Amino acid sequence: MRIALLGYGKMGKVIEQIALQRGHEISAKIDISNRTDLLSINSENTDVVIEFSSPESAYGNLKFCMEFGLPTVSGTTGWLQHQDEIARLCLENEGAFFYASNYSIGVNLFFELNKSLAKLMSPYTNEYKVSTNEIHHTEKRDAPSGTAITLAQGIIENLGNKIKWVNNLTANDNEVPIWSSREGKVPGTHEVKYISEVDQIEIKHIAHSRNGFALGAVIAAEWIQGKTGIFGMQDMLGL
Ligand SMILES: NC(=O)C1=CN([C@@H]2O[C@H](COP(=O)(O)OP(=O)(O)OC[C@H]3O[C@@H](n4cnc5c(N)ncnc54)[C@H](OP(=O)(O)O)[C@@H]3O)[C@@H](O)[C@H]2O)C=CC1
Ligand SMILES: O=C(O)C1=N[C@H](C(=O)O)C[C@H](O)C1
Repeated sequence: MRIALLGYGKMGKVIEQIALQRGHEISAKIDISNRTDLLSINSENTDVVIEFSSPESAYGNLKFCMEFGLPTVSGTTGWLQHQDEIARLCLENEGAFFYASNYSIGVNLFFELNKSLAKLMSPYTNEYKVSTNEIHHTEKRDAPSGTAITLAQGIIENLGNKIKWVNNLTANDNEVPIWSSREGKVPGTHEVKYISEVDQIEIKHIAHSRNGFALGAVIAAEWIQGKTGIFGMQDMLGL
């Protein structure tokens, strides 16, 4: 498979290694320094685009990919205010778009665990207060993390007494607090806690490296071949 990497930073470089190990070719590596080379990517030279750039650049990159019908896997966070428009362009052009706030299999199992736990805790919202926290490396540009937002959405949909999340602010009773911190080179740690006066329940996912995210993105790129539509990890993993 010929893969164009859109964004060649920390994730782009790990994805390249894993893609090569799995027998794929890299047809382009586009970063901020050569971003106009994006215009040279087309379906003659590329089977799939993997996009891990920046919150500010993702929308422009994805709009280009959708308008030119390039099957695309994106993991960039912090751009989802434009998600509906990208989905519309994808469907209009009969393209393929795969998005996940987190490509690691472990985190996607953790998402399911989080939803089940929230459902289980729903009769006990007077006793237990929910909170979430995420820790990432100091180069991360967005907060809260996309993964933390997905966890908060899972809580909102299943706990029953929450309507939105707030970041690094004391939460009202109908809000899920997400506490974000940036430390050293941490690849990504996420935790959900339910605290009562008498005890505490915690679930936690710790990424040991970026390899799990990158492998998931390459597998998604393989999986999307020949498909049209909008997909996520639940489709691919059958969750
Ligand atoms: N879904 C998932 O599983 C994961 C998602 N992520 C997300 O992926 C994104 C990238 O993460 P990461 O690789 O760590 O970040 P990096 O900053 O290391 O890499 C992003 C790269 O994209 C480049 N870039 C910026 N604008 C453009 C553009 N217009 N075209 C092409 N490249 C561009 C940046 O250049 P410059 O630095 O010069 O601006 C940078 O080199 C983030 O949003 C992060 O949250 C990360 C890990 C896992
Ligand atoms: O920026 C990162 O590094 C990460 N970003 C994603 C997010 O915002 O959730 C996924 C992972 O936690 C690493």
